[in-house]
Amino acid sequence: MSEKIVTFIGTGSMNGAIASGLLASGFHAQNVRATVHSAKSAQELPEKLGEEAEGVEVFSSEVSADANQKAVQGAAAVLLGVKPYDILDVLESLKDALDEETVVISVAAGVSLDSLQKAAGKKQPVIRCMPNTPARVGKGALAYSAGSTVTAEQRKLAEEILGAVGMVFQVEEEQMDAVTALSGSGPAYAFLLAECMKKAGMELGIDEELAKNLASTTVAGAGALLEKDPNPEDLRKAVTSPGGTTEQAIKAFQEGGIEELTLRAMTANAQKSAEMSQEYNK
Ligand SMILES: NC(=O)C1=CN([C@@H]2O[C@H](COP(=O)(O)OP(=O)(O)OC[C@H]3O[C@@H](n4cnc5c(N)ncnc54)[C@H](OP(=O)(O)O)[C@@H]3O)[C@@H](O)[C@H]2O)C=CC1
Ligand SMILES: O=C(O)[C@@H]1CCC=N1
Repeated sequence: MSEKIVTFIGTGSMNGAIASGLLASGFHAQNVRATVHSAKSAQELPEKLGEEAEGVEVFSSEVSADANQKAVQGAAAVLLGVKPYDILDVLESLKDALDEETVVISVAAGVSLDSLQKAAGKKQPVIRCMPNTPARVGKGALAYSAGSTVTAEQRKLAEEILGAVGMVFQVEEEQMDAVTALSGSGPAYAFLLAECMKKAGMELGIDEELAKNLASTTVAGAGALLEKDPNPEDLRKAVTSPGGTTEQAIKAFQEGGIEELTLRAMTANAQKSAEMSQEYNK
């Protein structure tokens, strides 16, 4: 895998996180190409990708109209990370530049395999993936569905690339809206909880810097425990002493409707993903 070329088309928050994670896992920078739109983003990208990025070839579609086409030439895999409303046009524009065997991996929310396949051409191997930004530190959750033309070898390559930045799960495409609501957007929910804990800590009299550090370290530490033992209920119970302090907070969360609220939030997310599928698919 390390000798193969991997190209990132649209290297912002998400594709940038995957590229950084891939480079940090030991993938050679000389085999990575990355495109962005603006000249400014192109200039800033190497620093954003981290210290292992030296040698990554960066292209800007603002500077050069055929930047994306050049960047995919000879690539074994191309990860498409532009916005959902742009992805089909960008993919169509790459059609003639892609090798027949190049595996195209879309990370866009709400864009179906069917639409991707039509934009890429019916024989092109195409994968729809829903990653998340912890990929940047090798701790992503990445779910994917493969199109019908993807061979076992191509799936293995895709799993190697995605597996370098986190845990990979193959899912039915019908599950993608729900997966987007759970793991795709999920890091934002954990960050929101950390934000709320910080603010509440300040209300309780802790100064801002300390509240920020305690909230962030606590959520990160809880994540590290979950990584060792993926049973949130057990871990919660281990903190909650009968008749103690945590019990009062958990009761307040539950009486406030945290379960229903979470379901409502994730349902709204999945519905938006389904609506995008109607809006952007061709
Ligand atoms: N953010 C997340 O947590 C997740 C995002 N996704 C999906 O990832 C995709 C990207 O989202 P996100 O990373 O947040 O968005 P960003 O805006 O951070 O990144 C988009 C990138 O695409 C570049 N770009 C735009 N047009 C072109 C073009 N024509 N050619 C080359 N590059 C181009 C932008 O360059 P420039 O900076 O110059 O504008 C930017 O680097 C979306 O489809 C989203 O659904 C999926 C899972 C999680
Ligand atoms: O908010 C979004 O639309 C993207 C998809 C999942 C996470 N971020």
